[in-house]
Amino acid sequence: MDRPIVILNYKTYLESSGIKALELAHDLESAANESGITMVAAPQAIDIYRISEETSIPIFAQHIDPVSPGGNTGHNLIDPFIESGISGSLINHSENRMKLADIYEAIKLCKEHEIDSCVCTNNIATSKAISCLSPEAVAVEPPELIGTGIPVSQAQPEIVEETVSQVKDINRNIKVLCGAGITTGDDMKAAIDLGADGVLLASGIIKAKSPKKALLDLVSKL
Ligand SMILES: O=C(CO)COP(=O)(O)O
Repeated sequence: MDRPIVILNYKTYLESSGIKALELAHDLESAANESGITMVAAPQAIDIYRISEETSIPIFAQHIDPVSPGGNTGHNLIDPFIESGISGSLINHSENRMKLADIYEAIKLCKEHEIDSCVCTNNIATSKAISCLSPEAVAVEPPELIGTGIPVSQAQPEIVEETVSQVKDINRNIKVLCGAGITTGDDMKAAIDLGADGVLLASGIIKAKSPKKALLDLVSKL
């Protein structure tokens, strides 16, 4: 099996914005180097270019819009994101839900630009549905656990296990991540033991006193 993957969603916390976004990227880079685990940053759009200039970690956008160049005021066009250095994008995060047709278009744009698409889902049924669109990865995150510190992999293991099984039944090449409340090495180990390919997480690392220590703890039981 491939090595597990960690995606850190910066969201819009002040602790992960601006200059702190860059500091967090350096923490990800050194934790990745020390542990040998791939760690991806998903910062706000405005912070992508600087992180890409000053580190060598993989960077995902938090969201892209299914729009073509032209008149789309306020939208996230994929092309400048690519130019800024992303190698993938989250799509349909539960804090920024999209229509099914738009998810389809966003995945298609990622494929055309040869970057990874990681579509967030809220349960087993939507994970199955999204798998039919063949994204690179599905990340199942029960919304009620997001930001609570209650880890999905330990509190609702059946969601992770069943999502893995049903998504892989449809297309075994799709990576399955899980997220919501993931913080510690035990949380991540539980996710991997349930068959997940990795985790998508935010507050447990971003709000930690030492994000780098928290990242190393996260991958310490693998
Ligand atoms: O929404 C999430 C990651 O995309 C999960 O957030 P928390 O790790 O803060 O629960």
